Amino acid sequence: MSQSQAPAVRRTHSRQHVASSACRIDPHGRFDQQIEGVRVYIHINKNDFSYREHIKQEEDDITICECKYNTNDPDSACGERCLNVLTSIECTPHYCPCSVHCKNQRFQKHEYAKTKLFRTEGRGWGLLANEDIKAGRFIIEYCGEVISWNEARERSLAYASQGINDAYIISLNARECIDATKSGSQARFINHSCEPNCETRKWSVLGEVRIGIFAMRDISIGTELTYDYNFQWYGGAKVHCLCGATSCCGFLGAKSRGFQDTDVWEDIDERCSLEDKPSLSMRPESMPKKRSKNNHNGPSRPLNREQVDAKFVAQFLASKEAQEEILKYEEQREEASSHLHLLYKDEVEPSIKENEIYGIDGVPASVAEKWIRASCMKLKAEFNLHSSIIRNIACTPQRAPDEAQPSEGEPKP
Ligand SMILES: C[S@@+](CC[C@H](N)C(=O)[O-])C[C@H]1O[C@@H](n2cnc3c(N)ncnc32)[C@H](O)[C@@H]1O
Repeated sequence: MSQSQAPAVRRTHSRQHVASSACRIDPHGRFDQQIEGVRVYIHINKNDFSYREHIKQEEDDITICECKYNTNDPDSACGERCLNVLTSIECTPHYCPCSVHCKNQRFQKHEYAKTKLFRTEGRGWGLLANEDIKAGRFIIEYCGEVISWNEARERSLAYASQGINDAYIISLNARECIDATKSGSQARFINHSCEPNCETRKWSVLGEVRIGIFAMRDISIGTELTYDYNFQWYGGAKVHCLCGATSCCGFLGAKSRGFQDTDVWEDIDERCSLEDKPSLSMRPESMPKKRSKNNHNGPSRPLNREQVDAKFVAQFLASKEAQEEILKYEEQREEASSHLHLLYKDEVEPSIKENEIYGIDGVPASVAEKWIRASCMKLKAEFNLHSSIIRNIACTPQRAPDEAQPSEGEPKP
């Protein structure tokens, strides 16, 4: 998940409620939150590291900002201009030059907005703002058990078989997830919306990455808090989204493949029902199901639904310049395409195999960046080719059908 990347959630099958409103303190000082009608969970306000030890931050790794506290300027103590704030790192107590005035320890000090649990219609429980919340404000930390991806995959199957209906697993980093199913903070109750008013952001706090829910805009008291689960959904298929937004995708995780199969890099713009496979894959080796009837001469080349046979089109144009322009863009598109293909084979696929993590979290950020850049180049080349074809078909004379055989040196149909 990137800075604002949404957490992944998984869904299992049936809902089970407990009818009690008591809280019970467990041996670790945590309490079982038993709100009437809410499945029992242990309420925690910092991540549970039972599966591995919390990172011990070395002194050399502590980043110290350059803020100086000025009584006349409250923002001077680690406000928006603080170097740590700008890089999403919380200041370390006793090291921050602003000492007790430091305002950049919101996760550590649990500086949450006031929120309230409420019963939604059809979406189980939800969380609402219990005060007016300004855009950008840190609302609450998404806390739970920090576990490996393999453990998360196993747990998600186990939860399904135990009839746990709601999905509370989110992606923390390339190796780990946060599971708030059995223990978590109230952030676990925030529902999905396709037009959310909140987003998740990752902050580095005392050496560990933590996930916070932040307001994307001003939120007035009484409004339900929501974020977009869609890019990483680790739940089951066919979960109808009831967010009610006009731009609703229809399903939770309509843009994600989650745990469901090993396909990665699907075109996330393709909105589809989870019952269908996305029809347009960004995996370079994925080939379209249909072959074009319009392949002539030379080896038959499978074409995407969106792919145009530029050489075939060019032969119908009477102008040599128009033909050359189209063929130049066609060459650039093929170069961009084969670059993307090689990048996948040489860097993306080996990273995924090595890390055994399917999805964007399986590759280092540098490879992901290369992939995005190469994908953009390919899209740009496709755009250039298509616009050249449209422009030339519209503006240059065309050959009569019986002249549509290119002469020597001209592209063959
Ligand atoms: C992280 S939990 C959110 C809290 C949950 N409503 C509860 O009662 O515990 C995620 C689950 O809430 C439900 N949910 C969240 N947003 C939804 C939406 N927009 N439409 C339908 N169900 C939703 C789904 O069952 C999903 O698995």
